[in-house]
Amino acid sequence: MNSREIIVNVLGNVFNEKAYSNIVLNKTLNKAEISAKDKAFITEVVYGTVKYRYTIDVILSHYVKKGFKSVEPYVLNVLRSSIYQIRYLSKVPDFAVVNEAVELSKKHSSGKVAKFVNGVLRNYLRNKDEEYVKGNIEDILAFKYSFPRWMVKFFMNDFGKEKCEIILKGLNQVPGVTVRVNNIKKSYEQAYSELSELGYTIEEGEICPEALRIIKGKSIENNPLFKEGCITVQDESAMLVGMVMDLEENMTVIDLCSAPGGKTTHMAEIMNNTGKILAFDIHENKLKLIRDNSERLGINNIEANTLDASEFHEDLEGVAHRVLMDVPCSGLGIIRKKPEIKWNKNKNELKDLVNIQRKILKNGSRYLKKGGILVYSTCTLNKEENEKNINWFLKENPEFKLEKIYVGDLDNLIYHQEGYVTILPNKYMDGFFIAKLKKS
Ligand SMILES: C[S@@+](CC[C@H](N)C(=O)[O-])C[C@H]1O[C@@H](n2cnc3c(N)ncnc32)[C@H](O)[C@@H]1O
Repeated sequence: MNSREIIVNVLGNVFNEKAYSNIVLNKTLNKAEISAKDKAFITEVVYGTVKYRYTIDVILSHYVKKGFKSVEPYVLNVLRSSIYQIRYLSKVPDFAVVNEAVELSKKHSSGKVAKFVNGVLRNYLRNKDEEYVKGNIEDILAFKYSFPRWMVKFFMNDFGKEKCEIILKGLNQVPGVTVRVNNIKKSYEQAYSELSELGYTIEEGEICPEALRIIKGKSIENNPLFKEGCITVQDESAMLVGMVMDLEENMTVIDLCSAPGGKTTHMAEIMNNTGKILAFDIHENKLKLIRDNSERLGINNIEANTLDASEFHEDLEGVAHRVLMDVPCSGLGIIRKKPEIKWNKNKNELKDLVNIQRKILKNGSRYLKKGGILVYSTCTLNKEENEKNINWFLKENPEFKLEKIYVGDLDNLIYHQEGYVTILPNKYMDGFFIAKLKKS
């Protein structure tokens, strides 16, 4: 299979079978015997086509006169990935993109279909600069940043026009890589100089003292510092969660939704591998990831077990100094890394999540000792799942009070007067929400 065939097959999995792009890509590329350069090209075109699907489909609808249902799904994805390359990539000449698409359609389908593909792409090439969308601001932003209209409207309602555009732009950024230095195994300064010696271009993170940004360098998973457990790949927004928990050595901490363990292991590192972290997740198969990560990092204060956090577990009542609820959410803040979220979510699904998040809040809060701290976090930008859940909880539980979070000044941090923080997405940070509550 050549690169173009791989691209169209992966797109078929993502668009037609709702697969996650990162998982299918990793699986496919690990099996394929192709060069690193081809792997990079496939990755770029797959992520790009998923990300810009809305814009691409608006364009295609001008040239596929009989509607998308008249086109085989495989051929539709040939067209989508070709329009992506023509519109957003400069490295492949337009004529080569068209030729490849025609050949692929001929091989997969027929000469007639190949002729149709040729016609559509050449038509687009003649009209590349046409104004494809006129209309209201939501239509224009949806086309410009390639988001479904409902999502644009949704961000616009919650954040206003200016912030909505910042969010859309941020969610389209190619995510940079940030790692967290494991203080149990190595000092920050040591990790910094060793990574530099290994040829990585790095810089310090924005806020979190253990964060290091990889600007340039080889894949981090094969790096000796990673293998020895001195660093972990983690977004800086996620690192802020551990930072605001006011952790101390020898505490008992409950992490209710913990897999794959990014925040659990961070907390263990901050606690210097002392005390006890009871890490739970509803999915047994994901617990292995926490255990594997702990072993790599030299951590032995984490006990990982299965548990449904939406139910009350009497044996945990009042045992913890700290409770973390990094709840399952709609993930609108991590579209940079999972662009298919643009197409796989709908408004109703967002509502269903609120119910489970409230159950987790209500039950999980009972595991806290008096004077303890509860942190609630999501990687989404939906007020129903964030502020409104916290406000609901406070009304029902007057013994809890919000603590003000302050981690530093950055353009993308919105500190609400109530005390919680919303993080807007940009190149280095996912969209996130964190609230910190103290039990009196
Ligand atoms: C946002 S992820 C957690 C990420 C994790 N805290 C980290 O930093 O690596 C949410 C997790 O909640 C788990 N989950 C979903 N429903 C749950 C429930 N009812 N009880 C416990 N865990 C649940 C999911 O399996 C998923 O691993």
